[in-house]
Amino acid sequence: MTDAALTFTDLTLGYRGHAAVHHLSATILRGSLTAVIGANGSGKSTLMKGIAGILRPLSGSCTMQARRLAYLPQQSEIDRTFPARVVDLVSLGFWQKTGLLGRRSRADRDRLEGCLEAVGLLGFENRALDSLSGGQMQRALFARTMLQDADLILLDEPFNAVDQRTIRDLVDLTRQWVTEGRTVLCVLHDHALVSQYFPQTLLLARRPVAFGPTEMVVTPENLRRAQTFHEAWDEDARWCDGAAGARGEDLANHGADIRKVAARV
Ligand SMILES: Nc1ncnc2c1ncn2[C@@H]1O[C@H](COP(=O)(O)OP(=O)(O)OP(=O)(O)O)[C@@H](O)[C@H]1O
Repeated sequence: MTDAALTFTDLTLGYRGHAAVHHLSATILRGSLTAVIGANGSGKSTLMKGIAGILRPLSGSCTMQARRLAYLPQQSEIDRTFPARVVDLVSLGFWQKTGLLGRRSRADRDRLEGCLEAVGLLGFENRALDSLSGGQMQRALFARTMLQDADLILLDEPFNAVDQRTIRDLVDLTRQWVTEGRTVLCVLHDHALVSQYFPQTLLLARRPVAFGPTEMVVTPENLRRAQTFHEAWDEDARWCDGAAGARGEDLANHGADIRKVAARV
């Protein structure tokens, strides 16, 4: 399928043999904006790590048709005590193009400045990372993501602990990336934000509960189902063992639903 940016085929991801995301089959189209939602521990970050290639599938596959990928992890996974400045962090966005020690041309420096300006951080170049507020740090991470010029962008809870104005600015920037033809997957918890700005949504509860147009996914019934499945999950169960058997029929049925909806979006 030529317009696919990502294809999940019966993808199962996890840690030390325990699945955290089960049997995901879906197609993410090029130039789409997808929210990934679900309760704490439902597998959202695990899926991002699987797409980014940090985690290898336990089974199934994740095929990426994108040329270049940018991954913005949760802030909690970023060490801000490292003695670096804003410009050092943002310049990491050049890494795929020129390597860490590559020479920066005048055009590169202009691009870096343009990215800082786009996130409202011009003048912050020499500020130490540990002196930034949470919102400023998030803006810096968006500038780095922008500099990467990726066609597939993964954002893991980018709006956590960020004020309304910054959320609006960063959502606008994200939507701009989509109008440029980039594909964005964004993990978030704020369902109102999802309904307002994200055309399609993947709802996870370790297994996929629903995927498709947001108004069909973010419904009280689906959210209730996601909660029930999530709470019922046995943390220590091995993946796809007998304990999961009772849920096998549901998994298969929902997989079919997902493929049907995916074909429409
Ligand atoms: N490195 C790891 N080793 C073992 N188990 C892990 C690891 N990382 C995550 N898990 C487990 O995998 C499951 C899914 O975690 P994940 O971080 O993907 O959830 P999440 O939906 O992103 O949650 P949150 O909303 O809290 O960020 C959880 O049960 C978690 O404890």
